[in-house]
Amino acid sequence: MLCLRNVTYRVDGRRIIERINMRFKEGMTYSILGPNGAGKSTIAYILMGVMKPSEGRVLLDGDDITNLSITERARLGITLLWQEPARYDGITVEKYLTLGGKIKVDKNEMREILELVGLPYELYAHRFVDKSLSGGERKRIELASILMLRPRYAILDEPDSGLDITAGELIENVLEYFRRVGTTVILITHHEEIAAKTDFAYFVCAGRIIKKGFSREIVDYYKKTCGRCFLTGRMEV
Ligand SMILES: Nc1ncnc2c1ncn2[C@@H]1O[C@H](COP(=O)(O)OP(=O)(O)OP(=O)(O)O)[C@@H](O)[C@H]1O
Repeated sequence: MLCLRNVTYRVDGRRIIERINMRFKEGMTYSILGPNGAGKSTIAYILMGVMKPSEGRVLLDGDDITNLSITERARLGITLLWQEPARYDGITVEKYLTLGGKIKVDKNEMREILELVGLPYELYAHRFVDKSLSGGERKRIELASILMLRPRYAILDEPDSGLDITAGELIENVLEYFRRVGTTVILITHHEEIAAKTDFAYFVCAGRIIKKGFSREIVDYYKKTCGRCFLTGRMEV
């Protein structure tokens, strides 16, 4: 189980997130839902080791991993889909999808995963992961690379951003695949219809957890309250 325990993150004395406690159980799918500026990406970066908390700890199976680097956490099976996908000039999609370090790559698996993210193998496997790909295509390739890894934990920071009208269906397929292989998903979003697809949700606003529970319940609550807490942290339902 991956946990945040009493995590606070400050910048120049300002609290970006405050005393956050979260638990992500094996094989479950979670969303962290909240408006712009709520602190969602900060939570994702602290889980991944991109940022170190000012206070509090990150625990994996009870072990303190707060001071482990991104690389060390990746070795333990924690991965992050960045909000903005990277580009790697000179590497084909096929090569890129094998960079995760698997000894044996199953071509059929790669084909299935590319199809799952909406990119037919024949059309994309030999394309270069450079600026010739659109933003949406690069995002889909990033998702494919995480699916190929079958990590223990997949932190997906706004996986639907930059995607077209098929985003909802794509996220559903990605979640279904991760459920099948036992990956725990932590999905960051400000779209309630995307959050509704996970099992559980945390509603975060102004750096605090407002409510946690089954996604559908949290989404209903979010719809009633969203917008009223932005920046102020005050909730009036
Ligand atoms: N280094 C920093 N210096 C100053 N403010 C920061 C810094 N990092 C984050 N913040 C502020 O902290 C708040 C939370 O940022 P964060 O990116 O975690 O929000 P978010 O919920 O992911 O937002 P979005 O949905 O817009 O991506 C924002 O108000 C942001 O401006």
